[in-house]
Order: sequence, then structure tokens, then C-alpha cells
Amino acid sequence: MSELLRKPDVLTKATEELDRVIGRERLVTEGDITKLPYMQAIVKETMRLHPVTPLLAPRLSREDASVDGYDIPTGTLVFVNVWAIGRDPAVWGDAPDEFRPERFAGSSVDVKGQDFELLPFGSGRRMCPGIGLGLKMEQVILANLVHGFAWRLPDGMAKEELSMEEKFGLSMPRLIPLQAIAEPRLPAHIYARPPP
Ligand code: HEM
Repeated sequence: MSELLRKPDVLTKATEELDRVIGRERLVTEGDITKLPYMQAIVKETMRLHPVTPLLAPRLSREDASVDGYDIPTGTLVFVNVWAIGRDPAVWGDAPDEFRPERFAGSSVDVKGQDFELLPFGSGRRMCPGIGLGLKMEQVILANLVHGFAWRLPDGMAKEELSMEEKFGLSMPRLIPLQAIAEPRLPAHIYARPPP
């Protein structure tokens, strides 16, 4: 949401896709996600720049290895810095720090642990077993936040003023909680709680 509030053109494009594919008479469900490529690209771009676990889970090398010219002896504690890989200009081209979902248009790069430039769920035997649930939740929740509400920053706040500082740790949340104003953009009955 922070990146979308800093990039109104991306927010507008996402909203247009939702209006076109979902319409204004219902919310987004899990089955809709494959029909929302731009929303999928936003989620990938978010996890590229803001991986939940920036250094993944630590590994211990069980045998001597050589990776890209570096010798890694047995018993070395190894961290994979996916935060840095996600911002590496050698991989992502110029402006790697820019939030630009379009970079995934027509690209087969995915978050499933096979493309080493994008590993928000890790890779290999210890990769996240919750990827199926986590990814779907992220996509459906974000899609409904964007579909269900018109978003803006608090009155008088310019998008350049929004702090993007993060708190470093095992996971990496925002340093300062996001404050934003949301106004309904769908007919009132869509927000009613469904009957039990
Ligand atoms: C968007 C949501 C999520 C993200 C980004 C995420 C990310 C990660 C990452 C990066 C790892 C370390 C993988 C590695 O080092 O290769 C991990 C491990 C793990 N995740 Fe997730 N996760 C998410 C959701 C979930 C959910 C929903 C569950 C459970 C229902 C879950 C359960 C686990 C467990 C149990 C591990 C440890 C696996 C092991 O060490 O063998 N995660 N996750």
C-alpha cells in the first residue's frame, strides 16, 4: 500500500484492471487472481523490494563448496541476502530501486524458488512451506483493498514525505506504521457481512 500511495499511476492502473475484470458489483476472490496479471506483478514487485525475510533462514554448509569464485568451507554459516539481490542493478537493470510492476510484464520470473533473482519465499528443501497460502492471501487481500477503497495519504501530506524506512530484523516491517485514508468505492451492499 505504501508503494502504491507513492505511485498513483500504478494504483490507477491496478484499479482499472480490477474494474475491467471484476466490475463494481462484487469483491475479488481467489479464482480471479489468474485474470489479474497487473495485480500479480504488483505483488512480485513488492516482494522484490520488500522481502518479508531479507536474509532468509540461515544455512550451514555441510561440505566444502565454491560459489561464484568464493570458497565456502564446511561448517560455514551462510546467509542469502535476498534484499540485496532484489536491488542488484546487474540483475534488474537501471533504476532497480524504483517500484515498477511493468518490469514483470511478459517475464516468466516467479516467486516459486526457481528464479534465483527473486526468492521472497526462499528456495530448496527449507523454502517456505506456506507459499501457497501466503501468496494467495497477499494477492487476494491487496486486490480487495485496492478494489474496495479509494486510497490517499492524510490531508496535506505529499507522497514524497511518506517514510519508507524499514526496521531490520529477522523480518522487515515498516519503521513507522502507514497512515492512509480509505473511502469506499463500491456500492454499499457489497460491504455488508454475508449471512451466517
Ligand atoms: C507472504 C507470506 C510469507 C512469506 C513471504 C514467507 C517467507 C518465508 C521465507 C523467506 C522462509 C525461509 C525460506 C528459506 O530460507 O529458504 C520461510 C520459512 C517458513 N515459512 Fe514462510 N512465508 C510466508 C507465509 C507463511 C505461511 C502462511 C506459513 C504457514 C502456514 C509459513 C510457514 C513457514 C515455515 C514453517 C517455514 C520454515 C521452513 C523450514 O525451515 O523448513 N510461511 N517463509
